[in-house]
Amino acid sequence: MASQVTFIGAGNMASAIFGGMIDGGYPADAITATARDDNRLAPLRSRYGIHATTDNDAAVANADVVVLAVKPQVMRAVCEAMRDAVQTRKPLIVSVAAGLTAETLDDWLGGGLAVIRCMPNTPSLVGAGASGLYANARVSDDQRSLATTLLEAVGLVEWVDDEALLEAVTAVSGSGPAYFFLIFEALEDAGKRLGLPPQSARRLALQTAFGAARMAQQSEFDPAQLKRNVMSPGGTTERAIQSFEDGGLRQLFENATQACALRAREMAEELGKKS
Ligand SMILES: NC(=O)C1=CN([C@@H]2O[C@H](COP(=O)(O)OP(=O)(O)OC[C@H]3O[C@@H](n4cnc5c(N)ncnc54)[C@H](O)[C@@H]3O)[C@@H](O)[C@H]2O)C=CC1
Ligand SMILES: O=C(O)[C@@H]1CCC=N1
Repeated sequence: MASQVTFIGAGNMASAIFGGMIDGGYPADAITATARDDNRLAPLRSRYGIHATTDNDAAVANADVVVLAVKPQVMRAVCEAMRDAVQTRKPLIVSVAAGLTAETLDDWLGGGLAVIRCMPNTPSLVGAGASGLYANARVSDDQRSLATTLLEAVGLVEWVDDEALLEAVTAVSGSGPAYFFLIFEALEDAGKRLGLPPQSARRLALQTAFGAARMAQQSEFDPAQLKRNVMSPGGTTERAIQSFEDGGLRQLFENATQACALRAREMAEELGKKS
């Protein structure tokens, strides 16, 4: 029988994950999602056929896995309110919240729990996500496999052994989609300034990004070699790449990812404070 999976919070991330699970054949009646407002839940019942309720305690009562998918800022109140229900059942806890450590979550939920921290990203919404996962010492091999199955329903899964590496995962893939969206914007704008109609500039920029990513995933060559393959000596690409290098693009990525990882650490400290 399929494990009973309860999502606390039914927003973008949760619906991407249970939507992907159902598309992949996971039985909808083994999935429950909760939200504060029943208006949000009615469409989930009709669209996905899952159980949906505003009662977090009831949703946890028969869960094998509880996926915490509310915003980090409300997580503490949500966890503390359902502590008794969680301690009665002791399900596997999977958190997708940015910046909250396994220890903090375990503490808010009463302690002694198997906790997996996951950093997914928004392309999970189209089945092309990338998630980094970390398990605390109480997580069994079977629970690891189950979490892998759940997250692979929406994309690629990478496990890390050191929880601190989730900050690096956040800086590369958690926040990473936004970096690429920024690049798409910039390339589209540049194309428009060179005279392309707006729709053409966007279509060309996006297809080029998609094609480059697909080619890099499928190729036997690394990205540096694929880049050199586009650069004819004395040609156009060489001039453009030189301009990026002169402008310090690599350093900008270094600075941005360091800032991102630092913010993840700050959030862990701010949100995880004992009071
Ligand atoms: N958006 C992103 O790119 C990423 C987000 N995350 C994490 O995913 C988590 C969720 O983010 P989103 O799905 O974007 O947020 P969202 O705002 O779309 O969803 C949050 C959901 O929590 C529900 N909620 C609030 N209080 C509740 C309560 N007391 N009981 C039950 N449900 C409650 C809301 O009704 C809403 O459906 C966050 O912790 C965030 O850090 C992680 C990786 C990437
Ligand atoms: O910006 C954030 O805090 C969240 C975590 C990763 C992506 N979005």
